[in-house]
Amino acid sequence: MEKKRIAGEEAAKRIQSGMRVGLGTGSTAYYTIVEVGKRVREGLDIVAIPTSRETERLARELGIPLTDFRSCPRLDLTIDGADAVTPDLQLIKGGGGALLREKLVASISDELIIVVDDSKLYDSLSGLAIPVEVVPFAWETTATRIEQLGGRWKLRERNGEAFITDNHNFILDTVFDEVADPADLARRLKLTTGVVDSGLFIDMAREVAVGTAAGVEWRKKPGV
Ligand SMILES: O=C[C@H](O)[C@H](O)[C@H](O)COP(=O)(O)O
Repeated sequence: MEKKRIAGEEAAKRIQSGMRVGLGTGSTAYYTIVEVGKRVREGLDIVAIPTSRETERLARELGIPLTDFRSCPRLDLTIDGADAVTPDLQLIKGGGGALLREKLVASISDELIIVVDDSKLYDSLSGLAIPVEVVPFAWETTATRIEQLGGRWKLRERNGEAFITDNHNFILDTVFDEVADPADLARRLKLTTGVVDSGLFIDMAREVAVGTAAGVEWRKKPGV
């Protein structure tokens, strides 16, 4: 938790008054949001869009002013967590099921900063769980199509029932043994009828704050 806390808090320092900010979801982004709430009470003047109902609840509790996509079609910065980060900053997200709103918010952000602890760093995405959000209608057919792409899958459950996302969809937790080209896999998943989106975030993050036992290390996208 300490590593997540230092990463989350360090990234929050990038937020300045006047910014329009995307607020991520999960146990690491939580620390960013709490820090933002503290700074708002001290006078930080921002508006924010949350990436999940859970984050929206937390932001409201903390008194962070919220806005919406119509009033605020672009954001300056989004800070969010991730389940896996490669050396070239390709990501897996959606461990908490928030991937679709997270991707929508990241897609309108000039900058996406990711906050993780060092357990999330991987050399490649091969063999890791990739959440895929699918519409409930004919989800078994969608799952078969994912198998045809080479993935194994498991329907995510909570308390013995299918897990339902904030957008009223299901999550298939998929595993592809060999992910040589994450961008290609993301494209193939996206083109699969029944798939809403995948937790593969390709070329979206520019910087990652990694919490380690020695402090926070910043990783930048190679060439940026
Ligand atoms: O759906 C959830 C999000 O993508 C989270 O940002 C991701 O799962 C990382 O969460 P945590 O910081 O709790 O490990």
